[in-house]
Amino acid sequence: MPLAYAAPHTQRRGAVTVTTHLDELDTGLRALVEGTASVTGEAFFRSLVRGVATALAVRWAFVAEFAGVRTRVRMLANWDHDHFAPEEEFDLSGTPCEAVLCGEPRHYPQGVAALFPRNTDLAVMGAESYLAIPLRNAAGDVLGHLAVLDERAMPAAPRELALFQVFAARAAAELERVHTERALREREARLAAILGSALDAVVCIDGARRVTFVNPAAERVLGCCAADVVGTPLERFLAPSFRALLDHHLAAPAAARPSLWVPQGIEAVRADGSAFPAEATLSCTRVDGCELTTLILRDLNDRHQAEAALARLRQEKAYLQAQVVGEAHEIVGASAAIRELRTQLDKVAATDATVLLLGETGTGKELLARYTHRQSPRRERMLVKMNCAALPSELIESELFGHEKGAFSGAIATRKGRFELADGGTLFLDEVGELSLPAQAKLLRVLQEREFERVGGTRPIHVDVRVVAATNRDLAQMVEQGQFRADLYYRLNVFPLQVPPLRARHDDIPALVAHVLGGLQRRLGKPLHGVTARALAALLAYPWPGNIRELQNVVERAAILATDALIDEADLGLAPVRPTFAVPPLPAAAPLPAVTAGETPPGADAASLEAVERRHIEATLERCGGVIEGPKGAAAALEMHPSTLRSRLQKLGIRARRR
Ligand SMILES: Nc1ncnc2c1ncn2[C@@H]1O[C@H](COP(=O)(O)OP(=O)(O)OP(=O)(O)O)[C@@H](O)[C@H]1O
Repeated sequence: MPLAYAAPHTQRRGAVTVTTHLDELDTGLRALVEGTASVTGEAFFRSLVRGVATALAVRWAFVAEFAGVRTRVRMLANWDHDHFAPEEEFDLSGTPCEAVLCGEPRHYPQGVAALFPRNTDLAVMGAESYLAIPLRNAAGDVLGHLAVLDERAMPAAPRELALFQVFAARAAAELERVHTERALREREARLAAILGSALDAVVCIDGARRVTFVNPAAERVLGCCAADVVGTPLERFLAPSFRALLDHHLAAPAAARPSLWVPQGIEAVRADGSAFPAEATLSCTRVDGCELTTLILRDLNDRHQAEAALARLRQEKAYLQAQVVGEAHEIVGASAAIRELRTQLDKVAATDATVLLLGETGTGKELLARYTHRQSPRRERMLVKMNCAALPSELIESELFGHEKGAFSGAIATRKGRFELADGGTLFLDEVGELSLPAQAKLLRVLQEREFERVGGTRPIHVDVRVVAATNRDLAQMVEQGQFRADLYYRLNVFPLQVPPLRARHDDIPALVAHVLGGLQRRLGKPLHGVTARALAALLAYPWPGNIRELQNVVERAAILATDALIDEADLGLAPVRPTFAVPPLPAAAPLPAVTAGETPPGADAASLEAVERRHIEATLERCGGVIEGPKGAAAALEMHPSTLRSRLQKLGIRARRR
């Protein structure tokens, strides 16, 4: 519908002169200017709707903007006859406003309620006519609309329409201003939130190097309060190195000044006069012809401390993880050798004495070291492990004692060594026989004096550490050959314990197999009920070396291959061997006794195992001429401690007779 509109009162009055129309137009414009000249925002829109309703002599007038979505609007001001009505939000669908918000002016001189029956409010209000214009910004986008309605017809009249368009133009300009102001406020709020939460110090200065802004991080880093420094010269916060950099940077013409990042080499000064190493970023911009320089500062001390803390936490995490993994294992076995070891460890664990675990590789030395720690009063603190064989000799010192920053190339931060980490706890020195002679000298000093210095450091550090050491080397022999310091050997050899190899603890094989199967069942997610008696006999007959890992590997391989939940001899894939000792005959009739995963083997097997052990010991004694101790004695042949062998002999009722 074209926009041509005549105010109803001119119709009602009948003959109206051109002069009257112009007067009315003038009066309307004057009302518009007077009502809106000095106000903005809400007050402006209120004045405008009242003015437009009065000028056009209509009952209702409102101005509205989109309410978030383009299918709904919210009123900014709403005039009804002689008062301001509540500003409402409404959906556009089915209303005469829908087309207006799509950018098309609309004029319905009469019957508007009938034209838009879905918009029931029109009928309720008794609205007869409608006129509205979209409000656009400078770019032409529709922001909202200005609408007037009346209970009477609203015929077309060019002058009133012109007046209405003037009102609409003013409304559009104000709406655009409100939108711009709102967007600016949002941007400022976002920027303030970013600057407020930034961890880096942000300082802005003007062309005269006066501070114009500091964020909360800058207040913290520089130790000052924004209210005290804004408007003051930046100079007090600059050390000479920083001042020289800034002078050089600002000397270039603003347009030719690139952003500058200075990662190190300069110092800034706090409000209390103390200096700190800083990382800085400088950038320049022009706002309204004024030069503005932004400095972003970071206290490098903070970063170094954070890096050191992170490195320490990583180290501790690695140790704790190792400790947790270790704690999941228990000492399995009830052989005399294991029982004896446990008794001795229980006794020594309560003290701070250094324990030296001697035994072949894979015999359980680490397991026993962890057991000692767990049984000791130090159990709440860390057990720190150090494998002396796994590190090149030049790194061992720094691993044991830590290093100061810059002690050697690559030492970018100060780092605690294992002695410091184990303070109050236990240090497990695995493969201690592999330590270099210089490292042995250092270790000796710590054990003697309980203090050391970090590599590159001069400050003595005192620690309270209990040492458990382990080795598969013959330390006494190494001392004789000059490969191991005698004084260190005596320091470590306070409570030596010989860990027997698997071949000397055949009784433990069924329990170890059951234990390994229990773990595999969980790990492989496969039912593993145990091994058949035939498989057990094969495992017992096999000439195991000392290493328990080999037994674990055989059982794991069999568990993977087994098609049944009960592992049979064939699954083990053990090469047939001539037993080194007699295997008792198994009962011929089924069912065969089996070892059950995770359980102690049944008593029937235990009886036959005892027979196996008796025969084995008797045969060894026979071979050694009844001698128990000494290099040619049965204890050495069985790789048992003589006292362990004696207690076995007693238990089994064997009498050793010397020939
Ligand atoms: N009595 C035991 N009960 C249960 N598991 C055992 C026992 N003895 C040894 N093991 C297991 O055997 C494996 C080897 O043990 P451990 O690592 O403690 O031996 P080690 O003597 O320290 O070896 P290395 O000399 O190579 O460091 C581990 O998986 C450990 O859990």
